[in-house]
Amino acid sequence: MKRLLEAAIENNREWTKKGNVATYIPELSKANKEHLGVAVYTIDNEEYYAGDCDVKFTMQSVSKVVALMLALLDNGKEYVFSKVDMEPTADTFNSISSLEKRNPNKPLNPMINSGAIVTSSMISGKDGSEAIERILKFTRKITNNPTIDINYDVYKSEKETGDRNRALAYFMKSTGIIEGSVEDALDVYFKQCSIEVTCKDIARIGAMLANDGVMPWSGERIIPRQIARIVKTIMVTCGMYDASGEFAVRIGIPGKSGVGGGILASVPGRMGIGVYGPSLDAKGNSIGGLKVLEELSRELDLSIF
Ligand SMILES: NC(=O)CC[C@H](N)C(=O)O
Repeated sequence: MKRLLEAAIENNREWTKKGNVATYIPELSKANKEHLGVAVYTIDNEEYYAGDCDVKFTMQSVSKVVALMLALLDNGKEYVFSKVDMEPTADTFNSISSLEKRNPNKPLNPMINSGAIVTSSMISGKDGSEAIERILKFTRKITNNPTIDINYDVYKSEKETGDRNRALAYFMKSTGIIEGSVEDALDVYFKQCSIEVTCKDIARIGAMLANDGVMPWSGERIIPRQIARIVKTIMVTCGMYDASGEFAVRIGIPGKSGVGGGILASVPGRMGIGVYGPSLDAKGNSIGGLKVLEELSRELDLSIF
């Protein structure tokens, strides 16, 4: 396995030259475009890694998986899906248009920005800071890494430039989809996106999901099997935004990308995979990361279909 991962990095590092790091959140533009790393964590507690697997990056949209799990734990699926749908999208991850066109005005799914701001707004806590503390605590637990924290430079950078997300959130407040404070919801969202991880950390989240909600390293159940199932299904249909269909055909496993360059993948009953490569394709997915996953899927016969 170790050799397979090393080969996947070596064979695909070239691809990183063909994409670009995200610049619309200025702090993200400081990433090294050629970085590429991968980690695998099996449900039998074996860990393998290769390449730039210790480089820290911010979760960005990978955090939408974490927020969805907590929102489901806190509120139950009926309430969550009364506010956000579970349908894939052919629009970009920060699209505004479908919010107004659809009736009722629910965001399409919890993996795009509008839907994720809603799930963040549902996380229990007396205010935004209590909600983000709960997200951090939960993230530390499901990564088995107590040192995980927020990168405040990225947070500030996103907060300063996050007008598009502000527009989505205020629109959703006007339609009653967001019930509480919009600014609190946005602050939770910006902070959760700025949680810093390595691909080893996200591989462990993937392993917990692959193991139906039980953390393989401790045997402790952290989420009910049904929540693990819902989250993995939404990752398959919506996790790569408007590239989810192609990802399902080429790779065929639940996955969630972020513009920080991470992709969290989960192979049911087998393993979690974390990849990192900040050079992105036109749809905002890690260009080298996708190629690494494609090679692993082929070599290890990972597709669930
Ligand atoms: N696709 C992403 O990773 C988007 C997350 C980013 N923080 C944003 O809201 O724009």
